[in-house]
Amino acid sequence: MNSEERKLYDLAVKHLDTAYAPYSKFHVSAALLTESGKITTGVNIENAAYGSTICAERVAIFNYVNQGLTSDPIKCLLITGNTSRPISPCGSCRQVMAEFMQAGTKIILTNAKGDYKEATLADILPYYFTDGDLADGRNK
Ligand SMILES: O=c1ccn([C@H]2C[C@H](O)[C@@H](CO)O2)c(=O)[nH]1
Ligand SMILES: [Zn+2]
Repeated sequence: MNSEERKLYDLAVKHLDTAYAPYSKFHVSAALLTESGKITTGVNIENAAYGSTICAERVAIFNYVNQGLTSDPIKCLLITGNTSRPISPCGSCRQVMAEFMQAGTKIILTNAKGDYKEATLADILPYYFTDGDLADGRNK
């Protein structure tokens, strides 16, 4: 990890306790860096109606959208949890990543004890569906 990625990591670990996860007791935290140096963060937020839960990764990405940053490309997304191996995002989050990131955008999977693995969006979600596919297959 370089120094700006290390900053994302420290921030994500710092925010792990903020996760609202009374049901799973599984805390996840994510931090996102834009090309111009802006950072957004997210933690998982659960609900008594379990299906209304949202993951940390999507909260960080939705914060990025909500702050009007979509013209400032995402450079890197880092995820952390109290797992023994670097945590890996769920399928729904991967598809949301595909909406707002490029194939080569860096994704750093980490855990709170400092293990990490670097990947790109294309590594973790090959053959992903995009708006281009939607335009291509739409009824004329
Ligand atoms: O990558 C992941 C995996 C799981 N979770 C959350 C969803 C739920 O609150 C809890 C257990 O699945 O962890 C995330 O936020 N990100
Ligand atoms: Zn997810």
